[in-house]
Amino acid sequence: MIQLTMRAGIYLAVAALAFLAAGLAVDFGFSVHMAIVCIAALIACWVTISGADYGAIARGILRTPDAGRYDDDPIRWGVIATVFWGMAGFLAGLFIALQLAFPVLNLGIEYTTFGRLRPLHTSAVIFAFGGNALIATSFYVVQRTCRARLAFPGLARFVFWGYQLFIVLAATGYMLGITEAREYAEPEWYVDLWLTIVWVAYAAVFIGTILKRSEPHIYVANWFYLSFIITIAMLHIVNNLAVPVSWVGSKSYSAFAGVQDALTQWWYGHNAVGFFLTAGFLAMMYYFVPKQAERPVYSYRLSIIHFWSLIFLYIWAGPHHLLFTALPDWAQTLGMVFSIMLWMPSWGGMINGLMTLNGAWDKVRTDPIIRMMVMALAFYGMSTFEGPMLSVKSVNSLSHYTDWTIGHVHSGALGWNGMITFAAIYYLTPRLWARQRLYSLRMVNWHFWLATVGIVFYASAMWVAGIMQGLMWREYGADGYLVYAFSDTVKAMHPLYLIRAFGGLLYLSGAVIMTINVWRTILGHLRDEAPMRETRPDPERDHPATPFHALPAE
Ligand code: HEM
Ligand code: HEM
Ligand SMILES: [Cu+2]
Repeated sequence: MIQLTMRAGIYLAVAALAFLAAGLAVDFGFSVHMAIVCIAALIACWVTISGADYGAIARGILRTPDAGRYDDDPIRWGVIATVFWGMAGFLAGLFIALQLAFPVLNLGIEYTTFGRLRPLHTSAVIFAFGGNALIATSFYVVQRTCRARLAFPGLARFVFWGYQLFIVLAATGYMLGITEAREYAEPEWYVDLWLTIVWVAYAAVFIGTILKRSEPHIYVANWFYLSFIITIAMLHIVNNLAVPVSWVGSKSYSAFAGVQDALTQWWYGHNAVGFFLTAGFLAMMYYFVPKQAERPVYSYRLSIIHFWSLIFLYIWAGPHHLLFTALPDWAQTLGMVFSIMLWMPSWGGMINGLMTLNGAWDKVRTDPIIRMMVMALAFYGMSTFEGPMLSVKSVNSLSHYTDWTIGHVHSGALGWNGMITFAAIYYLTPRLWARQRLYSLRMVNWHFWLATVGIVFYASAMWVAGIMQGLMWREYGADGYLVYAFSDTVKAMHPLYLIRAFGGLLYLSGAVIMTINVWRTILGHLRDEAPMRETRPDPERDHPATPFHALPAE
């Protein structure tokens, strides 16, 4: 009781402080943000003192069966949040893709310009969609592989809600024009501080669960999750070292300047790819692929070797984002060399995932979830081949600043991160809500094809656009002058931007189908559908009654 009163008191104090800060704010954006914080703290205070068991109410609404052996509530919320933010992020992606094709869609309002919506898209897909998927699956996997309930259950709930507050502050901030202008780390100093608190809590829950494990061995997926959590903490803190201009204003200045600042930013940016979009998602692969395929990991030894080589090499490759800049030449070459070496551990991971299907390859035909996993690994392999290639200086001199980079990003993001996440969501939903199976497997198959075809449109349009753009920029006439003006390249890319937007629309449609499927599964519905054709033995097809050679000749 005393503890509850204390907690409510802390929330109330935070609300009062935020209210005060909103009043004293030196800029409009900061006051909006403090109002949001104030409301969030008041809600938390109300939830604490009302005494109602909101967990039970949520379980009632979501028709969740009784609590099982593991603490799964934050994971269920995480699955729903992943689907929700995925939809928001893809929609934002489609919208900015259309803005590039039709600039009138900037709508003439500052809040909806491309410059503000672009970071909204990147943060929504990477941190909201990807981040919720990582947090939810890590809590699921660590409990199962350690055979222990989550350590610090209260803190786990704080991680979930605190992270959603971070997302809301980041997203609204971008639209209000609050930005540090550091790519993939745009939120300002106070939002960064908040994320640091949430992340430390996350590390405590995860590491605490590993410490209280009843299984002596620490499964390799947990190694990947742990490296993701620790490295992101380090990257986030260093990259965001800054001095606020005012304690009641949003603006701050970075602790770094000039080329040191650039290098810090891309040390962060590149390793956000390496540890957020790669190591964390490899952890998902190492748990869900063997589970879904019902096969052990192909090579446990390979998983250890590629883990250590991956984390050792990734951290040095950041300068490949700064080729042909003021960065010293030796540092650029270092980045290039480490990027090329990075190809090997990357493919080690891909091979380990794919070969896990040895002896179960027939499932690619019968199980659309396995199909998604295979496609995810194929795109992981493709983008980690393309990446080292783009790091070679001679290739980068053509590709840099062009849409080729955008194509590379999205074959990794849509193909690898998206597909493996969808597969994990399809694996988790029936299990977390104790349903017999997914609402519909055929809808998973539709999702698979819409997403795959969407990626193909997206990536191929960007390859063509990027190479064309690069070649047009460097085209000199006989007189020694550039042949094309920048606007010529913009005009030339219009049709390719339409194709990219169409690919995005297909990808989004697939996600809409997933949302319906997940929702109906949660409600406990089962779609009345014929089994996937391939799963039903077809005597006519598999063993024709009349062999072809016995058919009468024409
Ligand atoms: C419906 C699907 C999507 C569409 C239509 C889409 C569209 C776009 C567009 C138009 C841009 C700006 C490109 C430019 O400035 O020229 C962009 C940037 C970006 N998107 Fe997406 N996107 C989608 C999904 C995703 C997903 C799922 C992820 C990550 C998991 C992602 C990550 C990124 C990143 C990291 C950038 C910045 C790239 C850079 O600066 O090089 N996108 N996206
Ligand atoms: C061995 C692995 C990889 C290497 C060596 C690599 C290398 C590169 C290079 C050279 C660039 C272009 C830099 C420039 O010209 O501006 C780039 C951009 C990028 N890559 Fe990769 N890549 C790899 C894997 C991946 C994967 C798997 C993903 C996504 C899941 C990814 C996401 C990105 C993003 C988001 C950017 C754009 C950064 C920006 O300018 O905003 N990369 N990568
Ligand atoms: Cu990089």
